[in-house]
Amino acid sequence: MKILNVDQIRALDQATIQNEPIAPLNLMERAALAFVDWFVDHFPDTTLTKIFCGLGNNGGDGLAIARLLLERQYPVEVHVVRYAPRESDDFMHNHRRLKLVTEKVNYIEFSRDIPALRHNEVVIDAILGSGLSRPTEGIVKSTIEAINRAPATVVAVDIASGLYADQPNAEDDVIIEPDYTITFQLPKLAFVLPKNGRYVGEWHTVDIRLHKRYIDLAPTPYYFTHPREARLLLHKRDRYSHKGTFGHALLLVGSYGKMGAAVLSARACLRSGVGLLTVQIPRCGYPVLQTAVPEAMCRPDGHQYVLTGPSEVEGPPPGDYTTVGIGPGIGKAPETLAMFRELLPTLKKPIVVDADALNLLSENRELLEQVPPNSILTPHPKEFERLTQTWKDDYEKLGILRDFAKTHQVVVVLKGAYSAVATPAGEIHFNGTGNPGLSTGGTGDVLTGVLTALLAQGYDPVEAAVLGVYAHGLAGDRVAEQRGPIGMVASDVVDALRWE
Ligand SMILES: NC(=O)C1=CN([C@@H]2O[C@H](COP(=O)(O)OP(=O)(O)OC[C@H]3O[C@@H](n4cnc5c(N)ncnc54)[C@H](OP(=O)(O)O)[C@@H]3O)[C@@H](O)[C@H]2O)[C@@H](O)CC1
Ligand SMILES: Nc1ncnc2c1ncn2[C@@H]1O[C@H](COP(=O)(O)OP(=O)(O)O)[C@@H](O)[C@H]1O
Ligand SMILES: [K+]
Repeated sequence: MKILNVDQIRALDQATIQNEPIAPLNLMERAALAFVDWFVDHFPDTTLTKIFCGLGNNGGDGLAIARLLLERQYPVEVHVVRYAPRESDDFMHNHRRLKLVTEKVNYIEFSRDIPALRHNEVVIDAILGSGLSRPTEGIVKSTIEAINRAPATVVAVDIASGLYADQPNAEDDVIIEPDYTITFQLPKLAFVLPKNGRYVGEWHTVDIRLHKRYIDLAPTPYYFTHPREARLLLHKRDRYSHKGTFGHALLLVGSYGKMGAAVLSARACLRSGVGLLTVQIPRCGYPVLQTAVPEAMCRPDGHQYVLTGPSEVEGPPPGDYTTVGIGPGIGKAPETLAMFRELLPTLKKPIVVDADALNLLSENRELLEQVPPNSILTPHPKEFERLTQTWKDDYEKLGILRDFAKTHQVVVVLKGAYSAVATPAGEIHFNGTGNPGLSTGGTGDVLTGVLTALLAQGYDPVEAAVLGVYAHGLAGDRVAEQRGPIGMVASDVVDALRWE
């Protein structure tokens, strides 16, 4: 699903009005209805609902929502924040319509006009929407501060008032901190950026049937992976397939004290459908691997504690495997660096590079040129910063991410909440699965195994990354549902992987 910028959203609005055709007021009604459908599913009709409206179209939505909720017998109070002399046309139309249903509209001009808010009430924030053009101030700011101080549940219409949809806010901007954001049609870029977590809450899109052709044609580098889109990426298995059909992967993982990383990535790789798996680990890990992961073949390294390359058992060179995954638990020993240096030029097909292999790249930048094109790199933000540079805000980080993927012709999975998959073409696909339960050691090693398995099965690297990150997060969501997020461990995530 695409993420569009504010100018595109405005143009999409116009395209819908002209091409459907539909009157602007009716489009607003449709938006309000879509919001109300969500609202009545989540809050009973006994909920005291206080709707705060601005004077633009977001406020117009708020007035229409108020009327629709009153028709559904909700106890509703309407508070209009009167910060400017002029209202939008559709605000005025809806103001007139609302007045036919209720006489009780409160106008907030001074702080003393702001109503008290209690914990069992719901606030609907329709003060400012995507038309935000400057920081909030005056009575708008005071009202937002009062709402944020209150214990009430807050639901933002389209976007929290004061939050820019596609550009950074200043540190001291005053912005609504909602529990939920119900947004129209498509998510906004602001929703998937770490700095904005408290200004978004749980967000949902509601379909208001905006012009599909405009959306299809609109150019954007930003996408959000819809579950339906992720499922479409999954390859079906042929009735006459055999283990050779699904590739033979080589994982170069583990070191003394970090053999768990090897076990986790190997188990995840097997649970993600690889045909055959060979794991090269330092010699000390041999009994561990053979016992913990009997399905994998083992290549004990010549070195007791770290990976150095030559193996004690016969086997093809790494370049002969369908793909290679390298990094989890390998450390940064000079012998391991030497191995990495020798290995890279021998690899021609895309590989997966994670953890200490990424740190070796950061410390030996010349090696970046040797990484096979279309390989998948999976840094967390700290590793990405080491690979590139620091950033002043999340938007600058996205620019650095796109440039890096384009310049080096690699796929980069920047991990964390809403992991971002950057492609060699300069697009970014944000992922919505996963939860804070995944913030525990080893879950990244699991992802390496997942992605290695998908490459081995012949997935296109971008599709492998988008699908793998989605499935990994979904596995985490299944675990969180069953046992709660706090006690989750990485092995649980492996066991919860499902491919269907
Ligand atoms: N997308 C869609 O398809 C659909 C969108 N819909 C709805 O429309 C909403 C967008 O509406 P909108 O453009 O009228 O913007 P909105 O934010 O309500 O107000 C802008 C006004 O506020 C002013 N203003 C700006 N910043 C300010 C500040 N800090 N403090 C005070 N004032 C400030 C600004 O002033 P100006 O910049 O012109 O000087 C202007 O006058 C969108 O979020 C959604 O809810 C649906 O109804 C239908 C389908
Ligand atoms: N709050 C979160 N929401 C969603 N996913 C998360 C969150 N925190 C961590 N993750 C995921 O968990 C994994 C952690 O990887 P990483 O930091 O490399 O851990 P490790 O090195 O311990 O294996 C990544 O896939 C990341 O996207
Ligand atoms: K709003």
